[in-house]
Amino acid sequence: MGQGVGLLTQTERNVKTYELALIPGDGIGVDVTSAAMAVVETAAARHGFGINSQQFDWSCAHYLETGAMMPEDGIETLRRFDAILLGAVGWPQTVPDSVSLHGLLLPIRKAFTQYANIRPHRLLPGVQGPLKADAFDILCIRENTEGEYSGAGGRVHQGTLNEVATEVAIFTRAGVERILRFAFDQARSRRGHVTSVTKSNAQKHSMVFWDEMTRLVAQDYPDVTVDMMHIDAMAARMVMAPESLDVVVASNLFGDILTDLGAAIQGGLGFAASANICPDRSGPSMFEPVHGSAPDIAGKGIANPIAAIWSAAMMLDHLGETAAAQAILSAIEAATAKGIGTRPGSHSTDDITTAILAALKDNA
Ligand SMILES: NC(=O)c1ccc[n+]([C@@H]2O[C@H](COP(=O)([O-])OP(=O)(O)OC[C@H]3O[C@@H](n4cnc5c(N)ncnc54)[C@H](O)[C@@H]3O)[C@@H](O)[C@H]2O)c1
Ligand SMILES: O=C(O)[C@H](O)[C@@H](O)C(=O)O
Ligand SMILES: [K+]
Ligand SMILES: [Mn+2]
Repeated sequence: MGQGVGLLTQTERNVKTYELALIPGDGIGVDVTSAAMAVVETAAARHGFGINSQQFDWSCAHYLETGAMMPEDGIETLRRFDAILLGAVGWPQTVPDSVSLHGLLLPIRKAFTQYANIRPHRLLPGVQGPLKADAFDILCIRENTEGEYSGAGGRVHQGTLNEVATEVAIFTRAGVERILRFAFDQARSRRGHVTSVTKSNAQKHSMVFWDEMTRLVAQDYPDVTVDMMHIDAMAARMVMAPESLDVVVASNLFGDILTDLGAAIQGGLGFAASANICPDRSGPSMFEPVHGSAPDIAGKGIANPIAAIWSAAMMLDHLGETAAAQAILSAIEAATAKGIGTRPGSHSTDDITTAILAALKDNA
């Protein structure tokens, strides 16, 4: 009150402002989140909302300095944010991947019940995939909190000839039912078909249960068609007939593997976006590209930022900024339609980001 407008913060001017936790992580995670933030900030300015971001340097470098991927109260620190934007976690040269994944990424997904990992696979204009088929549009819904990633198990008699290691996949009724319902709900707003990925021929407990739950949940969605497919056949189908798929729902590990395959058929990991969604919004959701830290190209300035920028668009959509989200997607499409970023190494991270920013400014 009584101050010049120029001195007022966005909050004081009543601009809706989102609190964003930014975790660039390791390797190319740093480059692609910086690109995504530039795009988000431009979209925010043009669409009349604010982004108040706080950066956390939680990473493998942080582990080497402190002995932990994130501080003990890291989860509590993140809880107050509206969303989390993450790059990638992992630097196997210095920290074992099992340590980095279980020290940062997986605890966030689990603690905030981000049980639905949404991963779209389609070809952007101008991108030539490796397949003849180009008309596919797949939405993979990966279970993101339990299953093969539960972390249950152990090792005994380590280093002896009697050594035993177990990794117990945990499938709960609540966990399986909610991810299936989430997938069927998604299908309702798309082409009305769900493919449930199984392996109930070999996994006679967990996957037989998964199939039973699929049939049960399907009864509540008479308007959605469903088929069940074993993971091995599914891998082949994604290559041979991707256009036959709409929504694909899979357990944590099956979904992890299938979405790198999905990334491959859409032209590469540089195009594969993802959202770790907490559907009841009891905690923040997290947005990150499907890819990892890519040590082989880290520091070279050639990582494709499109997957991260698309993930940021999914974030704005989740926050209710649908026009800004759509504008970002259109800007990505305008850039790729001109051949920017469509082939590995054809353009630098900065070139691609600049082209998307320019398209965003043209269109908005
Ligand atoms: N969600 C995550 O944070 C996440 C995901 C996958 C892997 N990881 C971790 O990342 C590290 C490296 O894993 P990886 O090599 O198995 O998988 P990766 O996804 O990092 O890389 C696989 C291949 O894809 C290429 N690639 C990935 N993203 C790219 C991009 N944006 N532009 C151009 N090329 C790209 C890489 O150069 C590499 O050749 C490991 O520590 C792993 O645990 C983390
Ligand atoms: O979930 C995983 O396995 C890893 O974080 C990464 O491979 C991913 O797909 O997110
Ligand atoms: K990632
Ligand atoms: Mn993966």
